Amino acid sequence: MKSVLVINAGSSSLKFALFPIEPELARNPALSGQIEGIGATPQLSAKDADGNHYQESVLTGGSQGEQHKDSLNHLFRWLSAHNPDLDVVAAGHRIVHGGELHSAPVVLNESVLRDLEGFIPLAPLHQPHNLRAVRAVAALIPEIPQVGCFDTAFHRTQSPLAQAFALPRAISAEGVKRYGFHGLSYDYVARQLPDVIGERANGAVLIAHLGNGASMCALREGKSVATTMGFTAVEGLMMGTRTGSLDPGVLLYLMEQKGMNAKTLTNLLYKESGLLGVSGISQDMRTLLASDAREAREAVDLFCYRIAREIGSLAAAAGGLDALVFTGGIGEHAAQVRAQVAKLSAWLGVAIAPEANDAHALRIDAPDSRVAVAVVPTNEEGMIARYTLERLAHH
Ligand SMILES: Nc1ncnc2c1ncn2[C@@H]1O[C@H](COP(=O)(O)OP(=O)(O)O)[C@@H](O)[C@H]1O
Ligand SMILES: CC(=O)OP(=O)(O)O
Ligand SMILES: [Mg+2]
Repeated sequence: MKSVLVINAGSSSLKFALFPIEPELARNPALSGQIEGIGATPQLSAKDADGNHYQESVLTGGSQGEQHKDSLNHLFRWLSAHNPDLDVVAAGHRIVHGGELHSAPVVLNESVLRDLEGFIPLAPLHQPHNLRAVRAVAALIPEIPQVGCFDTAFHRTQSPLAQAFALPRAISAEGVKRYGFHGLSYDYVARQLPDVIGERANGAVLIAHLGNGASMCALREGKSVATTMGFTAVEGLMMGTRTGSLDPGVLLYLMEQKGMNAKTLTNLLYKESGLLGVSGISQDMRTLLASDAREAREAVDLFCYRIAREIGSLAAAAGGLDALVFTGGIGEHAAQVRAQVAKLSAWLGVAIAPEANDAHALRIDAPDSRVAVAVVPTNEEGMIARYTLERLAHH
């Protein structure tokens, strides 16, 4: 079975999906899953197209780096054991940061990889793991082509104004600008929208990608015009463990008065804040919604408030608001978060139908809502498979 292997490698997880490509690229993967807990006790879980579920431990030891390598080895052994006639003809990777140059997927070779390693400091939670997976696949199956698909590429349609910081020109000229992320998700969702909201898909649309990382994108005619994430994936919305936008003066205060250095601040901004930091309980929205603790409530309230504030800002960037679309783990499943955000956005003409919202229906706007409101499940892996084949067809 000729297939494309899609890999989305995170700091402690390795998500994968296998898409058959004959007679044409399959809509759904034949097999998908993840190895979670890399760095501690990695576990593989997967499901196939027939609905069978698999779960097993990954035997590994050593450093986090070695565990990543062992996990990928394990995955390949497991894949060939489950599909004896498996024929992986290409690998497509999610690569979070593509910098200024990459506005489209790229065939990965040594010089491209070295170039992309330069962005590791800009996406410390993602980029090193993304690239490590590319090298590991190259070592295991050197004969297959690999394609990198960037989270930043979708936003390269934005005006220079939307990408600029108010910094001295010399610093901006070095590439210190707003890149934006979650582009694979926005691209996938934007392509579904005409079927869901009709011609409003060409108007002023806001997509809220609310997962572990969270951002929002304003689109016009299906193209990105503004987004909440900036130079790095820490700007904008409050996230699972990331602060989102923060007065830069807080960083200066922590450095000068508390003696924090770059490493401590990186941990604080990326790993100890957000839902986890504010609640002191968990980064997991499910846990917080199920909790009676006041701190859990406050974390969810701040999460929703920040989204509503950014909706106002992005509506200004888009010049209006015709549709609001939720996606990502939280956006797709947390009816309470959608309801809270909608309530705070009533002034913009947003009103949702509670029954449709509770049922996670595709359209959740109330009959009298001026704004179309939709829930569209994202599919970053499917988007990567498609990009990979398209890129290789023109190689
Ligand atoms: N049924 C649910 N109700 C509320 N939140 C959910 C539900 N399912 C998943 N989530 C939340 O979605 C988030 C993870 O989103 P996801 O898009 O899967 O993350 P990632 O960025 O790792 O791909 C977590 O906060 C999780 O709690
Ligand atoms: C860019 C980013 O934040 O990605 P994720 O949501 O996977 O953490
Ligand atoms: Mg995600």
